[in-house]
Amino acid sequence: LLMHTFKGCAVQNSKIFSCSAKTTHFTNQTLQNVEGTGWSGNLIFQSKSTDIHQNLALEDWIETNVDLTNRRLFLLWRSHAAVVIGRHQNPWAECDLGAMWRAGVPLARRRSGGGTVYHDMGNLNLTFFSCRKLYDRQRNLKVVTEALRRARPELDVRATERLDIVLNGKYKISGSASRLSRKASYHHCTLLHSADGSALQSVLRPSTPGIHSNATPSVVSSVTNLTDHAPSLTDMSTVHFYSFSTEFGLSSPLSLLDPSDESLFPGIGCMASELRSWDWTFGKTPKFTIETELSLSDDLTLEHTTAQLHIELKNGLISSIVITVQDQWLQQTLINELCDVLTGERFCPHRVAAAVSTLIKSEQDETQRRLHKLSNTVISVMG
Ligand SMILES: Nc1ncnc2c1ncn2[C@@H]1O[C@H](COP(=O)(O)OC(=O)CCCC[C@@H]2CCSS2)[C@@H](O)[C@H]1O
Repeated sequence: LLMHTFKGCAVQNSKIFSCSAKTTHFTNQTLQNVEGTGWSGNLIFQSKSTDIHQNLALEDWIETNVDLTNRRLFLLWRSHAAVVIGRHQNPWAECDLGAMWRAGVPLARRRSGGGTVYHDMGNLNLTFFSCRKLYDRQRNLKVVTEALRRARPELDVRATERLDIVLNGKYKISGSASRLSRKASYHHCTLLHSADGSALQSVLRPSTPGIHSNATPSVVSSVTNLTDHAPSLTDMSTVHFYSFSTEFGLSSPLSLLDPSDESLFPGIGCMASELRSWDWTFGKTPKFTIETELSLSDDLTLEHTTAQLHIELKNGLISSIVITVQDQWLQQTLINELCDVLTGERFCPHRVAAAVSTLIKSEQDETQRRLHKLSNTVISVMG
C-alpha cells in the first residue's frame, strides 16, 4: 500500500472514484477511539457502503452514539443512484416518482432539512460532525474548496452565502444541509464529480400537478460536474483528507467503515430500516392538498371530458377526496363509491390500484371501462 505521511499522521492511498480504496479497516480499537474512550482527536472515515439508507443511518448512528465533545469527525461516502429529499419536503412536488420507479432509483428522506438532490457514484458526499460549539459550516466548506483549489488551481470554486459551492460563479457543484441536536451536529454536503446529468434532470421534476403545501421547496440551480472542467480529477478522498487535516488537524489515518456491521454499530440495521420505511419516506410529508383537472379522453370513442379532482393528504394518506365529472359521464353514486374506497389509502399507485380493483370488477361494459379510465387517471397523478 502506498503510504503518504502528513503532519505526523498516515493515510493509505484511496481513490474514491476508482473504487480501489485501500485504507485502514475499521477495528474495535478504532471504535473505542470513536467512542472517545481514550482518544479525543479529529478523525476521518470513508464508508464502504454504497447504499443510501445505510449511509444515512451511519450518519445518524454517529450523531447519536459518538461523544463529539471538542472534536470533529469527517465522513466521506457515495451511494448508487438515489433521490434524497430534505426532512420537511414533499416527494410528489420534488421528483418524478414514476420515472424513478421505472429506473429503479430509490427515494430517501434524510433527517436534515433543505432541498432535494440526486446522488449516484459520481457524487461524493462529505459529512462534518462536531459538537454544537464547533459547528461552522463555512469553515467546513473551506475544506472542500481548498481541496479542489489545491488539486486544480485553475478551478474557480467558491462557497456562497446559502452554502452552495459554485463553479465559475454560476454552476452549482455542491449543496449543503445540516442537523443540530442538543449537543451534537452534522453538516453534510454533496460534490458533483461525474454524476449522470441527464438522469439528474429527468428525476428532479415534479410528477404530481396542482400541489398546495407548506413543505420546504427546493431551490433549483444549474449544475455541473467537476470532470467537465477538470477531466483528470479522480482522487477525491485523498485531496479532502489533506485539506481536512490542514484546516482542523487530524489524529488518525483514513479508516473504512462498514455500516452493515451490527457488532460495531449496534442498532444501525434498525435505523436503516426505519429510514427505508414508507412511513418515514412518504408518511412524514407535511399535509398537503391537490387541486387539478383530469383529462378523460377515450381512445376508443374519441370522446373527451374532464373531471375536477380535490384531494387532501395527511401523513401520505388520502384523508378526503372529491371527484366531479362533467356531463354525467359516470354516475355520481359510483364516483362517490370510488372516493370511499380511496379514503384512508396510501397515496401510492400500487396500493390504490389494488384497492379499486374489486369495485371495477363489480361493474360491466361501458360503466366498467369508464370507471377503469377514471381510476387510472387518478392513479397517474400519484407519479
Ligand atoms: N448532487 C447534487 N449536488 C449539488 N446540487 C444538486 C445535486 N443534485 C441536484 N442538485 C441541484 O440542487 C437543487 C436543490 O438545491 P437545494 O439548495 O434546494 O437543496 C440542496 O442543495 C440540499 C443539499 C443536501 C445535501 C445532503 C448531503 C448528503 S445527503 S443530501 C436541485 O434542484 C438541483 O438543481
